[in-house]
Amino acid sequence: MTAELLEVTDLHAYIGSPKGVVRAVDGVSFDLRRGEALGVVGESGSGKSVMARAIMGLMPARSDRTGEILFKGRDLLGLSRKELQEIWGPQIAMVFQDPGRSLNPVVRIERQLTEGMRRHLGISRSEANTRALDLLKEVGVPDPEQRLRAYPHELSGGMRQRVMIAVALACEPDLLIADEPTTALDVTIQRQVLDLLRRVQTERGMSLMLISHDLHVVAGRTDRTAVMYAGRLAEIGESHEVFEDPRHRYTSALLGATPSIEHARHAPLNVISGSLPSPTDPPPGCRFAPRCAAASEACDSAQPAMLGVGVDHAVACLNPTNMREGELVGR
Ligand SMILES: Nc1ncnc2c1ncn2[C@@H]1O[C@H](COP(=O)(O)OP(=O)(O)OP(=O)(O)O)[C@@H](O)[C@H]1O
Repeated sequence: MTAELLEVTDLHAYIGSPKGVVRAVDGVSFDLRRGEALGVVGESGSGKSVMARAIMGLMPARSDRTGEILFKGRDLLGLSRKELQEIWGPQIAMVFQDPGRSLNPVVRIERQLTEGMRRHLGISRSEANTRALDLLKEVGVPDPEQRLRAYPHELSGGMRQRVMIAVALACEPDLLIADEPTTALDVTIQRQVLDLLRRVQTERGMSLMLISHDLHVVAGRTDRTAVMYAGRLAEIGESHEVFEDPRHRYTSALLGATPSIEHARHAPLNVISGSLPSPTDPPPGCRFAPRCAAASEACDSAQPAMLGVGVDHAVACLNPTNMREGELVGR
């Protein structure tokens, strides 16, 4: 068994739109190890959600994916919808931003929790009901017996999001993808739900991909962090390193710019000047160059390859910050 659960290589995910082809994900490579939490951060429009959906196989109409998405050594890009349906739930599950859209409003919580278990795990109704109760306890839903009989609208937003996480965990996935799972919640509840995700991830030894625009949120709750900019990876490394020693100027800018739920009283901070390049017509060189104070002519002509800086830390920049002696080797 390899350490990698998911190996994404040169992933492109393009979407047709009236304005042209949106290059939402444009050549992204990374891996996600078994039992590891990987954060994916970047400002709105950087391609985080499309990347998650491309991995799941949930792309919109008029879209195209190329590259390789190896999950346990099997390329997800080659699978039919029927084959994917066997993977969704027991292998890969996803928690979306808005539980209002993911939970069925006219079905009681109990059935939403047990349906997948009965289908994928082949267990009896009474066993599934017992497990449903345990799951609600695991995700911290009070009065779980009562909540099982409730409809989604009878729960608060935070409780609905906990139920969504319980539904995602029901079939014991190896990988949970959580896409901005707390955006609609108030700040205290957001922190609780994010802490819950990290707790169940470590307790279950599951892999987690936690997507957020908030680098502060992700860095404290994941092992590694990938920073996306305009459809490409800008930086990836151990979370504490990316957070404490960012080597891409976009990562530093993001750290300074994001009003974080971790210190909401100090927000807003600096704003990154400029805006994302056009996703239908990105610049030929480094996509961050038009907003980068250190950009040179070379940055405008060539897309920078990933350069290893330190252990398990890489940056897509011709001129990373804080370069140390020896890091120039291999350039
Ligand atoms: N269905 C779609 N049709 C056309 N373009 C789309 C579609 N979905 C996403 N895009 C475009 O793809 C690019 C990446 O979007 P994506 O939603 O992945 O960004 P994101 O980083 O997840 O941002 P956010 O945090 O706002 O969700 C954007 O330019 C977006 O407008």
